[in-house]
Formats: sequence, C-alpha cells, structure tokens
Amino acid sequence: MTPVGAQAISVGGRYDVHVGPGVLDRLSGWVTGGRRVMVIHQPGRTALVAGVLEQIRAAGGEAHAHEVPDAEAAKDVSVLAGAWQALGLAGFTRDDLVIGVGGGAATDLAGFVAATWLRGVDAIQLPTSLLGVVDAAVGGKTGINTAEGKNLVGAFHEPRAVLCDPTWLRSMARPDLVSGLAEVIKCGFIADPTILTLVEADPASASDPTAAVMTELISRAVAVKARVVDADLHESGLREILNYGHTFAHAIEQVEHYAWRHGDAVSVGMVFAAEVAVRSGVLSPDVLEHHRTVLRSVGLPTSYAGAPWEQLRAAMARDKKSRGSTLRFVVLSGVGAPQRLEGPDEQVLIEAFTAVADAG
Ligand SMILES: NC(=O)c1ccc[n+]([C@@H]2O[C@H](COP(=O)([O-])OP(=O)(O)OC[C@H]3O[C@@H](n4cnc5c(N)ncnc54)[C@H](O)[C@@H]3O)[C@@H](O)[C@H]2O)c1
Ligand SMILES: O=C(O)C(=O)C[C@@H](O)[C@H](O)[C@H](O)COP(=O)(O)O
Ligand SMILES: [Zn+2]
Repeated sequence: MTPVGAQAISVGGRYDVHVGPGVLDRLSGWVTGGRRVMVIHQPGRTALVAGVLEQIRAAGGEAHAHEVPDAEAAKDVSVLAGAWQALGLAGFTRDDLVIGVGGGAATDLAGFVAATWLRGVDAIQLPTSLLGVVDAAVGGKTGINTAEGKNLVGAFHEPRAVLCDPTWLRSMARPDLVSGLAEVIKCGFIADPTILTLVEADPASASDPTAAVMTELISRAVAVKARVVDADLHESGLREILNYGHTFAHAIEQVEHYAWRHGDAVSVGMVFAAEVAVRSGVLSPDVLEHHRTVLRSVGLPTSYAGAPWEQLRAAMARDKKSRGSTLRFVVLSGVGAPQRLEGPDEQVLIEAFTAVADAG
C-alpha cells in the first residue's frame, strides 16, 4: 500500500515511482529472507543511509554500505571496479539487491553496478536530488563517463522500484536544486506545457522544496518520463525527446571537466537547440525567447562562452544520437512538439553557438 499523501506512478506496469512522505517504508518488502543488499551511496546522505541500513536489517536482510565519491567523480570506472570488488567480497549472488542512494550521479553508477554484476541483479533507486527523482533514477539508463565523454559506457537496466520522500530534497543546496529544475522545464517544453505555466506563475515556489507546487512539478515530470520510457525503453525513436538540450549540454560538461552541473548545462543546451531550430526555419523566435524567460525566472543559465566552438563541436560528435558523422538534434517546432533535425548546416550551428555565447 502507498502511504497517505504519497503517489505511485507506474512505468508501464513494470515498476512504480513512489513519491511522498514515508515512502521509505515500502523498502521492507524487498529485503526480507536474508537477502544481501549493497547500499551504494553518496557522501553526506548519512541519516538516510543509516535509516535504510536499519530497515534492511529489521526486515531480515544483510545490509552492506558502500560510499562512493560525490557527484560526477562517482561515474568513473575505478569507482565501478571498487563496487564490483565490494560485491565480490561480500558474496553477492543473483538473488541479491543493489540500492542507489543520492543524486543522479550515484543512481547512474549504482544502476550500472546492478546491470553488470553477474550480468544483472535487482536495483532499487532512492533519489535524494530533484534531478534524481524526476529523471536520473527513472527509466533504466545507467552508466559512467569516460575520458572521451559523458555517459559513454552504460546499459539499460530498469529498477524494481524508485522511492523518494520529497523531504529528502530539503537539505539540497539551492544551485543543485535549481539545476534539477532544468530537466523539469525540459519536460514542459517537450510534452507538458502546464509545467511551464506552473513555473512561470510562481518561480520562487517552483524552486522551494517545501512548496506544494514542487510536488506537482515532480509528478508531472515523472509522468512525462514514465510515458516516454514505457513507449520506447531502448531509445529507438521516441525516447530521444528526453535528450532535448543534451547534445550541447554534454559537450559543455565534458569540456568543463564536469565543473558545470548537468541541469545547468541542459538549460543552456535547450537554448542552443532552440537557436538551431529557429535558424533552420523550424521554430518561431517567440518560443526561443520563451526558453530564456522560463529558465532565467528560476535562475538557470542561458548562455555559455567558456570554450571555443571547435572544442564543443568535437565533443558533440560523440553524442549518442549521432549516426556516422551526422549530428542529430532533438528540436521543437512548438511547445510540446519535438522532432529530429539531422545534419544541420554547420553555419547554423556556429551562428547558434555565437548567439548562446553572446547572450550573457
Ligand atoms: N540515467 C538518466 O536517465 C539520467 C537522467 C538525468 C541525469 N542523469 C545524470 O544524473 C547526474 C546529475 O544528477 P544530480 O543533479 O542529482 O547530480 P549529483 O548526483 O552530482 O548531485 C548534485 C549534488 O547534490 C548533492 N545532493 C544530492 N542529494 C542531496 C540532498 N538530499 N541534500 C544535499 N545534497 C544533496 C550531491 O551530493 C551533489 O553534490 C548526471 O550525472 C547526469 O548525467 C542521468
Ligand atoms: O532518459 C533519457 O533517455 C534521457 O535522455 C534523460 C536525460 O536527461 C539524461 O541526462 C540521460 O542520462 C542522457 O542520456 P544519454 O543517452 O545522452 O547519455
Ligand atoms: Zn539530463
């Protein structure tokens, strides 16, 4: 049963994303009967991790904690190897369970550990960041970075459940929380314009984890993601719309050595994609301007001039949507109307970059 005030959003009937106060209690059912459980967690989630370990033990499970470095430093092959070693030393079998606790970096890593250990064991995700609950922990994309780029190694491995108590978000630093709003706003532009209306009506509440509108934004964004992932888990078509803004975003993250937050980069990346769409004759300039207004209303960045075009262009070539030497972008023809743009004119890309770099 879902606790009062909590909701369970189904991903194609395969698993639920439980969001609401007290949802951690739902964990007990997964950890009975001596099951070994590896809790892979970010530093700083101390009280939550202690509660999770206690609950596993109380339910008869064998709890192990494995701390990983914070943020993108977790998504590294050396950290992955450390987690595999911990599982091996503790004798984890195919019946056992990996739990990810933290922001999207920790859940991406934990999911990939679960995907690869013994060719796949169960994973449960406990996202503690806004970006984690609305996006990273949902949908089964797991993975790590390599020196050549973002998320270049990974697997599709769906979790058995996602549990998030929104009170966990209250300890987030404001810039991290706001960064998560970029993925929420992305869902507004690609599929659910009501999200944009809610954010614009009251940007302060939209970035306040205690406000009621935050709960609505979370459920709307999760609903968009669940619907898309259910229709196209392996990203053979529709799922690419969730990558809106990410071609340029991942390039920024890589050239900045991950000093930029993912959501901040996605914010600029959406403006870049909208600039490309306008210059390709696909989108009207007012929707481009709408991007800047909504994103700026919550304090998200809309410009980037930190690296030369050539460096960003080279990084974009490694985007997973590329085919051969052809870049493929998700662009909009209107709000809620995503489409693909294949091999845009290089001059259009340069002009879009110049516009994003100049619009300080
Ligand atoms: N798998 C997917 O579908 C998917 C989707 C979107 C993003 N991602 C990935 O997710 C990552 C970004 O996620 P993120 O923004 O959560 O980043 P993150 O995991 O790096 O967390 C950002 C910061 O917030 C801190 N934090 C997390 N929860 C907190 C809490 N409750 N209180 C205080 N601090 C807290 C973290 O310690 C970290 O310092 C990127 O690696 C991105 O590529 C994956
Ligand atoms: O779930 C998806 O699909 C997405 O594209 C969601 C993105 O927000 C997310 O950042 C994802 O990790 C990007 O995937 P990638 O395939 O471009 O690495
Ligand atoms: Zn993203």
